Amino acid sequence: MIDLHTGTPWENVTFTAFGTNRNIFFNILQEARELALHEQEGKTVMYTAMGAEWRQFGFPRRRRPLSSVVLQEGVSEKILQDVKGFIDHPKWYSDRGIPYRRGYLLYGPPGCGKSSFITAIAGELEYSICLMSLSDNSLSDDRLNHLLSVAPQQSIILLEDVDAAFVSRDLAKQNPGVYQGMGRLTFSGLLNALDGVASTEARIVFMTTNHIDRLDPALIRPGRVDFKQYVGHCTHWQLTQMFLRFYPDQTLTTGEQFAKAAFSHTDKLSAAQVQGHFMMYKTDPEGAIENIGCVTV
Ligand SMILES: Nc1ncnc2c1ncn2[C@@H]1O[C@H](COP(=O)(O)OP(=O)(O)OP(=O)(O)O)[C@@H](O)[C@H]1O
Repeated sequence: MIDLHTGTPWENVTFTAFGTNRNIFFNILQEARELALHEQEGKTVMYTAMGAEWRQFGFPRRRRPLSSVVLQEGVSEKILQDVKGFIDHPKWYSDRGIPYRRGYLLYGPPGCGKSSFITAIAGELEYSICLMSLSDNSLSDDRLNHLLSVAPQQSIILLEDVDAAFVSRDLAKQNPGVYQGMGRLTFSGLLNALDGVASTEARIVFMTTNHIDRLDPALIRPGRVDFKQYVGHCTHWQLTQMFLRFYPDQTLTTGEQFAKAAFSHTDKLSAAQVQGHFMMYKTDPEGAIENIGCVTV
């Protein structure tokens, strides 16, 4: 059978037993629940919006260790500490009548680790991720509002590339025929939905963008975005750490030598580029140092 509302397949299972011991059923259900939870142990569950609800997207992924995402020195710890401080103090918010939610914005050039860091922090907190694209044409104000209010417990809401949403919406104005009948998310609808995101549970919203300058100040004002962090090109420290993570047998001096060689070439390397470069010299750290100049920026 299919749930006509959401398109999700579902079925009813009826238990019948001769006898009076109802506990048999409770035990079966408990065992099934434990088995299902066991499958997600040590993994990060991703959800995407489907109709009016969140649906699991793909298989749960193995948690990404926070240490595998090398941000600028101290940044990772700073964000983690802030999120934990938020989760651990619900009373502080209720005592002051402040909605129990916190918004984070990671901004900066592509491939520097914004999405990877959010996945890793979700793993660290044992949270799932509800991934939502604001440029989805079927998204309307009501639907967004509803989805944000029914997001699974212990999840991070991730709005990626928030700058793209309203740029692409201009297309609707230019070509109304194509977009006729589609749900329409308005900018004020987004602001209202973000303001309405409040529950007794900690509600964490992460947004990412490559272009903070294109964002309306109303979207990133405190209360909607409480913590902004630039995630930029690799620093000397990051390059050294990435080298040592990739080639654990190498010394700190060699790592620094790599960073120096990279910097003599350019100061605009993204971590994704560095990772791609290392992949070409999997077992050859010297080669990685000598040829860092070949990375095209
Ligand atoms: N700081 C980092 N430390 C380790 N790996 C990184 C880092 N940044 C990026 N990577 C690697 O580069 C790839 C792309 O990174 P990611 O998608 O997180 O970048 P992004 O900043 O979110 O990019 P975009 O703005 O294009 O979405 C991933 O495979 C990731 O493992």
